[in-house]
Amino acid sequence: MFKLFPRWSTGSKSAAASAPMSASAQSAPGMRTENLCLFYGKTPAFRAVTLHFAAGQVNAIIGPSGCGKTSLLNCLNRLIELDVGTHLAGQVYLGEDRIQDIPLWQLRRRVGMLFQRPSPFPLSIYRNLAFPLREHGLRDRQQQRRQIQQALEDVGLWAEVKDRLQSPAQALSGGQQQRLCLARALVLKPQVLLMDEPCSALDPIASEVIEDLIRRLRGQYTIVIVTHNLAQASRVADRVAVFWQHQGVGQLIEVGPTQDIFEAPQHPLTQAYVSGQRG
Ligand SMILES: Nc1ncnc2c1ncn2[C@@H]1O[C@H](COP(=O)(O)OP(=O)(O)OP(=O)(O)O)[C@@H](O)[C@H]1O
Repeated sequence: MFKLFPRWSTGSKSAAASAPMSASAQSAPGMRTENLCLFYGKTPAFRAVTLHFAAGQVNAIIGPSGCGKTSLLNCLNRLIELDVGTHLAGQVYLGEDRIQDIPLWQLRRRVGMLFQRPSPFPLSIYRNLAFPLREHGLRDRQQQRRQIQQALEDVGLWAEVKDRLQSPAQALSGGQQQRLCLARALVLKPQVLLMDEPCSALDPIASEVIEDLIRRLRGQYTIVIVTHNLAQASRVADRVAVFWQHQGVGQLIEVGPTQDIFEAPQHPLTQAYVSGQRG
């Protein structure tokens, strides 16, 4: 039997079972980093990132390849710790709490993640969503069913799969699989959703469906999305952070409301990047 969340199981299972499953939309906290630096071994990936991800908003991270966008995203739920030899300095806060002080199982429940490639478990559609619920201590079958239906409805998948919930998830189309993965994150009722290039493996129509969902989820979750697609960032984001690599090290060069970043950027490199002259 494969073990899915080997590092999640630190902390108390009984506490997981008794913790409230839901966080109300209005209470979704923001996240922020304070002077965050990441090293892979001795090599710095990014340096001195102080950045606020506004509560309930869609926060995009853009910038050329290699400037540390994915690495930063992976710091926000401590996934980065799975990379041997990484070293972090500085702090990350979820609301007022330092993420290091939040039990890992709770952090992973509060901060969900959607990856670049759809990654359903080799299980049925239904069990893809039941599995994380059980892992997080929800064993009541009726409540599981309710939450699973709700999550599938939230991603617009319920009508498409309700008659084949026991079919293998991997038989779904790529776009459906990505929506299933989003439902798998939502079923745990997180407060924050991290998305790493969530449309890059999808065709334009499936991408549009995901973008629509991101817009619909705005307000209910704090969303942080890494994207190479500048048009997508301008369509979905409320705020945009621009990263750049300086002497091989990623840096935050500008952050602001989406319109300002695309129409009146302050930093010359942002101007060059959004106009397509650089990057
Ligand atoms: N596991 C790792 N071990 C060592 N170095 C890494 C690792 N992951 C990323 N890096 C390095 O860290 C830097 C930032 O990489 P990262 O993938 O975070 O950038 P990115 O902006 O997301 O790039 P892309 O847009 O191409 O995905 C790069 O120099 C990369 O080679």
